[in-house]
Amino acid sequence: MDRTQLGHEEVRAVRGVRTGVTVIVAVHSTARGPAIGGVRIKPYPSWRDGLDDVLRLSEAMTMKCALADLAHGGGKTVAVLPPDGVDPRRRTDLITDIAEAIDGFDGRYRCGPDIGSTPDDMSLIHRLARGNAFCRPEAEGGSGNSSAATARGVIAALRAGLRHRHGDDRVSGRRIGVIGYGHVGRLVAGELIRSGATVLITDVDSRLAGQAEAGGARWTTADLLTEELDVLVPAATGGLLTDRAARTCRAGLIVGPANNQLADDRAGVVLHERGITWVPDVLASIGGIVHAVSREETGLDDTATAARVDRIGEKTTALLAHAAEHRITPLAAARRMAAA
Ligand SMILES: NC(=O)c1ccc[n+]([C@@H]2O[C@H](COP(=O)([O-])OP(=O)(O)OC[C@H]3O[C@@H](n4cnc5c(N)ncnc54)[C@H](O)[C@@H]3O)[C@@H](O)[C@H]2O)c1
Repeated sequence: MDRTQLGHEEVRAVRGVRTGVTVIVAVHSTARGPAIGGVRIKPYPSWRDGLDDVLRLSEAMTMKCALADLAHGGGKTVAVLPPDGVDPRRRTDLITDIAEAIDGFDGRYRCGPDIGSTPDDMSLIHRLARGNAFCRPEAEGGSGNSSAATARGVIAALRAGLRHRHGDDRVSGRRIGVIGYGHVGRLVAGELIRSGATVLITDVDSRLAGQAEAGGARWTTADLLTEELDVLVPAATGGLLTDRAARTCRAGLIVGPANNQLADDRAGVVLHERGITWVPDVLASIGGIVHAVSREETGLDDTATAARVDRIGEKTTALLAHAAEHRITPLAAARRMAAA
């Protein structure tokens, strides 16, 4: 790629008139249809870090939409909070600043929730940005929180990954580590425990230990990246799989919802060379967007939507088979499938 050219169609950074918070909206592509992607609201060391994040995440959304067969491209919003955040009493002002930035795209970008934003925030943005927000609360006609669908998609991808490695998708008796006991991680862990797996959980928030153990998991402060596991589920933040982590990781299969898991492409090569199966996050994490678009745009009911989410399993099988056949990494296979 010509490194002097921006790979994105359009990127706008504005200072919110009410809060002074820098809001960056990146539209990576509208080639397949309007860009979609979540609103991430969190502190960053500087607005440049927020810019890096929004560029990476919106590009990944283009791949996600292509792999999900959606008539959409990738976009993303990042609100760059100061280290101590924004006074919760100013929440409406903050969301209004964000909504104005989104409205400026005249429908070429539609948002949804992400880290730091909720279905209630989408409700306000929907009102202020002419309907360009997914996942409002169900009581208002939206598809609500997408975490359950994301978790369902992760389970479908995880079972496909097990079939690829072992010839069957048996979860019972397997040792599985989950990094991040948040909205998605806890649902994935719960399903795995119900299916008979031994589930180890770690989270930077140690207050969650009691809940995790009450749910049947084993809480640990050990580094799950070096623990002997059948499956590792990254369900926290991105960039976890550095070159070093890829060299020391002792899981057979890595599959989870966290976005941008690989710190760089090289880490994916190292995992591949070491015989560790990594399911690209651009495929494993798409259950939520498939759910939102299927319910709100396509008008599918719950059953048809769930079936569409479950197809992530077949796509994972096809992707891993393609990578094995052509002796390429799963990331390279994902890029080929998204471009096809
Ligand atoms: N919620 C969705 O529908 C959805 C959809 C697609 C992708 N994702 C991605 O999946 C991941 C999890 O999403 P979520 O909605 O559950 O987020 P969340 O914020 O509810 O949970 C994340 C959890 O990870 C923990 N955590 C943060 N850094 C950690 C670290 N270094 N080590 C261990 N734990 C850490 C947090 O304390 C929190 O409990 C995120 O990367 C998100 O972008 C979520």
